[in-house]
Amino acid sequence: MPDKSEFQVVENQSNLTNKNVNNPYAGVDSFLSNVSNFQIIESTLREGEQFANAFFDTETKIKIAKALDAFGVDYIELTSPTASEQSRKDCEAICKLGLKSKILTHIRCHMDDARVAVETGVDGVDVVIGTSSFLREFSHGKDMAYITKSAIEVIEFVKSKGIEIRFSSEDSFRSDIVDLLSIYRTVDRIGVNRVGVADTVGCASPRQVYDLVRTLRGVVSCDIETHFHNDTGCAIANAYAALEAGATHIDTSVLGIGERNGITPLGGLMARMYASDPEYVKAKYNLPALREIENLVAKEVEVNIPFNNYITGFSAFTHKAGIHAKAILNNPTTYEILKPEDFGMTRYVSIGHRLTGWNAVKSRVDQLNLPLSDEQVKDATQKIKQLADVKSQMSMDDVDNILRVYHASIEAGEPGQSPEFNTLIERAQ
Ligand SMILES: CC(=O)SCCNC(=O)CCNC(=O)[C@H](O)C(C)(C)COP(=O)(O)OP(=O)(O)OC[C@H]1O[C@@H](n2cnc3c(N)ncnc32)[C@H](O)[C@@H]1OP(=O)(O)O
Ligand SMILES: O=C(O)CCC(=O)C(=O)O
Ligand SMILES: [Zn+2]
Repeated sequence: MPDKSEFQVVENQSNLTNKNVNNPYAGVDSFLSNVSNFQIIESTLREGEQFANAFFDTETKIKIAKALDAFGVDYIELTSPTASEQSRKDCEAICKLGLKSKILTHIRCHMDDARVAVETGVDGVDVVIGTSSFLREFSHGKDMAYITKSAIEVIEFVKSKGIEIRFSSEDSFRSDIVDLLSIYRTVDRIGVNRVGVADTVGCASPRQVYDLVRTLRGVVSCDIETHFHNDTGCAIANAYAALEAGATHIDTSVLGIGERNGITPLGGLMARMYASDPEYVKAKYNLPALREIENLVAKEVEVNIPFNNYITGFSAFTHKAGIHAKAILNNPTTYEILKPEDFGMTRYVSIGHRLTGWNAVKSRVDQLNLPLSDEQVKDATQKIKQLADVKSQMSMDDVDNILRVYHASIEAGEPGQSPEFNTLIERAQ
């Protein structure tokens, strides 16, 4: 049996970019990083179909596949054609669409599945088998010698058909590291296109991900795909750590749908990667299309888009507190790392509430073309706060109404003294 010391870590210098060279904080690890050079394996039509509420008929699968293709994902992964007769037909139908994204299907590490998969017209086959003691004992019951033998057989068969092949270990983070590295090295040597690391149960932390992928990067020369479940909320951070450690491909699904509470969401990954390298992400993916894809999938699986969803949640670009509003109105970068316009979204500065400030109110006064001095705007702001203290939901109309009444009180020579203020407050109480 090999031990860990056999797997010497070899530095991969191929990602040496000007960015790294010019970055005084870039260490050796920065040269491994693929945060500005990664591919997405979009699995809404495989992992996503494993979401509790998912039932995709053929027409819906085609709609989703076309939308993902138009968004620019590199790969679309489909449910195993052995799952059912209709799954096989749907896989064939999607392969015939002629999309730019490569089409993959996902199968068990078994020749029966592989024979069916290669006949569907897919560009690649993703093979998986559990390597943790839990899955070896309670799922398929096979030992590492058997797993290795069947992996070699399936990989060589798929390769012989001229189709891309990936080998993945399910439950990688609860597997023995020596078992893992041994099998990855074996499949790399026989020419697998990618190896996959999967946090099937969502137990991994970003540091564990970094360590495993970094070690693996020194052991195999093929691409490294990673798959993260979100049981403990680490799915996006883990994907990022994997790329920093030299992974090349990330699995996603729209809104993160999948088994249990799902995997790395496409939108959340886009937000994270945009924050690191906006130009790369904007050039590669059609970001304004994200909202429509999410709406499509949300409707099909009958869920609402969460209020705090990355990028498209209803409050994602809303600024409220007076201190924030002032700075945002001066320069949006003060409190925004993502530019809403790059995602086809709009910024909203909320004014009608008790946390407002005179700078935010002044911006509305200017829009309404009301000739008020700064002192008068400050006074009008106090009226807004007075009303907000008794009225929990103030609309922009309410704000405008106060500003107009205030302006009229100035014209009448009694700034802020109009009886109409009392009426507004009484009505709200
Ligand atoms: C972590 C993941 O998400 S992996 C992907 C999960 N995807 C799916 O399960 C796709 C949908 N699944 C299905 O339609 C069915 O489970 C099928 C068609 C794959 C298999 O159905 P069945 O033959 O009825 O078997 P069942 O689902 O009860 O059990 C799984 C079988 O596969 C075996 N198995 C499980 N994982 C693997 C694997 N990775 N490689 C090879 N064999 C495996 C099990 O030992 C079991 O075999 P058995 O029939 O000898 O007991
Ligand atoms: O094939 C893979 O890499 C991942 C399979 C899967 O969905 C998982 O392990 O959670
Ligand atoms: Zn999964």
